[in-house]
Amino acid sequence: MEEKVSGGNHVLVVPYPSQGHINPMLQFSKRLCSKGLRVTMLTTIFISNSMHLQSSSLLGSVQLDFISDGYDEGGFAEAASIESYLSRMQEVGSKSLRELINKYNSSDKPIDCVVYDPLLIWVLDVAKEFRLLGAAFFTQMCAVNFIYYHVYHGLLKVPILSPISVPGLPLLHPRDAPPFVCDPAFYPAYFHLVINQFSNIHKADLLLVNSFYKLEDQVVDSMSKVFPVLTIGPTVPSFHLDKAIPDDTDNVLNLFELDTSPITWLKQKPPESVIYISFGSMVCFSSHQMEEIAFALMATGFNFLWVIPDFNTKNLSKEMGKKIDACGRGLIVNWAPQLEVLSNHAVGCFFTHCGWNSTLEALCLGVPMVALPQWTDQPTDAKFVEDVWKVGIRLKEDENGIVTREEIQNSIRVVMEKELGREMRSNAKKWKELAIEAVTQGGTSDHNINLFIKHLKKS
Ligand SMILES: O=c1ccn([C@@H]2O[C@H](COP(=O)(O)OP(=O)(O)O[C@H]3O[C@H](CO)[C@@H](O)[C@H](O)[C@H]3O)[C@@H](O)[C@H]2O)c(=O)[nH]1
Repeated sequence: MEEKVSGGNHVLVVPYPSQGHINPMLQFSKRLCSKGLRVTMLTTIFISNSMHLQSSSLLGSVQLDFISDGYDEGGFAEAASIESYLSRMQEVGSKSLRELINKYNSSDKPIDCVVYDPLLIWVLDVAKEFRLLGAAFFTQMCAVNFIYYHVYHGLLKVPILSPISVPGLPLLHPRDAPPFVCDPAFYPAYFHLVINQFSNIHKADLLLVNSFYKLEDQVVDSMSKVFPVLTIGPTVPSFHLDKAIPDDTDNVLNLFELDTSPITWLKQKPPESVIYISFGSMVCFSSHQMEEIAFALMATGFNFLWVIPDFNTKNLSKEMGKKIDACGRGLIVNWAPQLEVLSNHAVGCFFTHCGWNSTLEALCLGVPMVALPQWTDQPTDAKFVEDVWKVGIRLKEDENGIVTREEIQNSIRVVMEKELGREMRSNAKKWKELAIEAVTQGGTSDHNINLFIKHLKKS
């Protein structure tokens, strides 16, 4: 029997307000609730209004509450630049967070601990003003965090222009490293954001990472010597892993309007016959790249389900949309229930940007990948997908920076049809088993979540 904590400590969870950051912290929150903690997760007023959420809302057993980040009307789209977005969010967010903690502290549910996304370093500063326990929650893989750690401490010089060697990681060529450290001058605000995560980390009581030990054992072992982290992932809903959390089927927060028609569409397709294509909630491709992707998908002869969110539809020409319609094998939607799609037996391959959540979801659902990473952590995730976990192929750009239709088509064929693809699928299934083992009672991630709770009970 799972041992539950008594006494009901109250944990406040503060994610960075975007799709890829909110959900992993929501799934972690559900695990904490299942172990007897009270958890309130914060989102912004903009997100709550656009999703019609209420502060009395529960996602599973996780309570929601909201603060202003200074962009209540339009969110990130309202900001003039990423620099002004981040600085106003810090100014307004700190004030609103203080008010919210005061509200809970004068109720019968005072806050004991704040779990925060280290992209929001100011959250830890506020938590410490209240003398609360603070735990950083990294939403990207250990390897990427360790690269940023090295840069912050001057152990890696930027810009990274030649292969780098970081303890526990394979040799990384610049194309495998996060672009923020290869070209900081091109991404000044993002470079500052990811490196600065470490500026006050010494004040954090615990460091949690959305990964699991066996997935990154060598990195975790190397990191532990200088920067001890607790791997608590993968934060894929328990329904798809150990099934330990009751009523866990429908607790993903979608910041885009969900279209469930793909599930009916997939039902009519034979096993492993469909390519699923999604590049997450941020990546935008040029019209030229979209055209190469579209031609490649049609040329493979396979069925395909392609997620093109509103912000990228303008880059698929009307003419191309008609061609896809006419071929009769493609379905394009604005936003799909990705976990349900990946767990459908009809899906044979995931053509992905290798955002960390998508990568983990593919690993946890045993689906091999074709990777087209664009920025942030994605190139490093793709390096591990191809060379360390051997569950996919990373596409190569031509001399003009375009991934051609031939390159895409050939790689999809390898994954869908060839012996190498079968090996990747069977490797992916192995990682799925190890992911389940990690979160199941007594597994490494479960153990680390229990350590977090013990720490909380002691404080
Ligand atoms: O139609 C869709 C498409 C995506 N998703 C979900 O959206 C999330 C996407 O997350 P991720 O794959 O991590 O991509 P991004 O949204 O791009 O996430 C940002 O945040 C991540 C966590 O820090 C980083 O790893 C990424 O590189 C960064 O772009 C996943 O949970 C998907 O299941 C859906 O539910 N339906």
